[in-house]
Amino acid sequence: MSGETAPPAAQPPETEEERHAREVSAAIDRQIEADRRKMLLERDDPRLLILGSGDSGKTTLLKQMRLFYGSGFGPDEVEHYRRLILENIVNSMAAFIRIADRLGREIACVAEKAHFLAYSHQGRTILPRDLLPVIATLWADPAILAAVPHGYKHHVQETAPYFLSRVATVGQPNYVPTNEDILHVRSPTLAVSETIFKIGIHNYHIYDVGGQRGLRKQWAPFFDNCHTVLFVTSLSSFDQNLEEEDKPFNRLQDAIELFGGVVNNQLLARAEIILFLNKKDIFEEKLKTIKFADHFPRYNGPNDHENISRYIAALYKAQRQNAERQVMIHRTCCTDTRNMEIVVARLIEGLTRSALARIGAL
Ligand SMILES: Nc1nc2c(ncn2[C@@H]2O[C@H](COP(=O)(O)OP(=O)(O)OP(=O)(O)O)[C@@H](O)[C@H]2O)c(=O)[nH]1
Ligand SMILES: [Mg+2]
Repeated sequence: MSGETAPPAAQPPETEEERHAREVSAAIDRQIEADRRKMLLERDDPRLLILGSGDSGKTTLLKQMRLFYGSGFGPDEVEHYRRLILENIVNSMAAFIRIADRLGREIACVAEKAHFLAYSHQGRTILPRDLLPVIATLWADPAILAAVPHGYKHHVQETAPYFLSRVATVGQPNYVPTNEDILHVRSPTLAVSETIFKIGIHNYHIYDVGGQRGLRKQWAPFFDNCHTVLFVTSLSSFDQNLEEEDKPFNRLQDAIELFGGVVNNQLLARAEIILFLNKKDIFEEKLKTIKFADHFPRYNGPNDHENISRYIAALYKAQRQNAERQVMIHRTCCTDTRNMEIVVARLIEGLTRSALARIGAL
C-alpha cells in the first residue's frame, strides 16, 4: 500500500430532472424547518377557549376583548351589524304582537298594527321611513309593553327592548351602529373562530365556539393544547328552557351539566378554568318579579341576587370530580364595557403570569 488514496471517481453530471428533484426536496426541508420553528415559537402562546351554552355571552366577551386589545370593528362588519339590528327590530316586534294576541291583550293602535303586519323585511337592507313611527307607536302601546316580560319564554332576544326603544334613531338608513349597539346584537356562532391578539410579548389565541347543543361536537379538537377555558354562562337563564329541544329542558341546568363535562374532561385536566356568571343585569331585574325557587325548588334562601348567585356558583363547583380543582369566578355583564374593562384587565394579568410561568420566566 502506498498510502495514497485514489482520486474519487468522477460524478456523472446532474441531469435536469435530478436538479429539479433536489431543489424540490430542499424546498420541502426548508418548509419543514420553518414550520418547526413556528410551532416551537407558538407552542407557548396562550390559548384560550371560550365555552358555554348558546346565548350565554361568549361572542360578546370576545367583542369586548376586540375593543380593548384589537382594532375594533371594520366598516363591513359595522354594516353587517346594522342589518342584523333591523332584522332584530322587525322580528321582535312581530313576536311581541303575537304574544300580546295570545295573552288576549288588545293592541290599541289598530292602524299601526295592520301597517306593520303588511310589511315584509325579506331581502331589504333598510327600513322604509314611514315604518319607523309605526314601530315607535306600537312599542309604546300598553299591550306590547305587557308582552315584553313574556318574551323570554318565546325566545325573543333579550336585547330587543334596547333596539326597539331607539327605533327612530337606529332605523335611519344612514345610521352607523356604535360599539355599544354591536355588543347588543345577537348573532349565533355557527363555526369555531380563532382571533389572535398581541398583548405584551404574547400572542393570545382565542377560540370562540357555537354553544347550541347541535354545535358542541365541534369543540373537542380544540381541547388539546388549551391553556385556559373561559366558561361563559347566563345567570338569568334559570327560568328559561332550551330552544332546540322537543321536551322542555331548563337552560341553567343544561349549562351546569355542560360545565361538568368540561371541568372533568381529561384533555382539559391541566387547563385553568375561569367561570363567568354573566348577564347579572338581567338576572337582578328578573328576581324583582320571579321567584328562583319556583324553578329550583331545592333553594330555600332569600330571593336576592347575592345569595342566589352564590348558590348557582356552588351548583357549578359541585360538578367537579376533583374538589381541589381551582375555578376562578367572575360575575359579569358582558354588554357593559366599564364592567368588562376591569374584568378583562384582571383576566389578562393572570393569564400573562401563567404564560410567563410556563416558559420559566417567573
Ligand atoms: N343584558 C345583557 N345582554 C347580554 C349580556 N351578555 C351578552 N348579552 C346579549 O346576549 C345575546 C347573546 O350573546 P352572544 O355573545 O351572542 O352569545 P353566545 O354565547 O356567543 O351564543 P352562541 O354563539 O349561540 O353560542 C346578545 O344579544 C348579547 O348582546 C349581558 O351581560 N347582559
Ligand atoms: Mg357566539
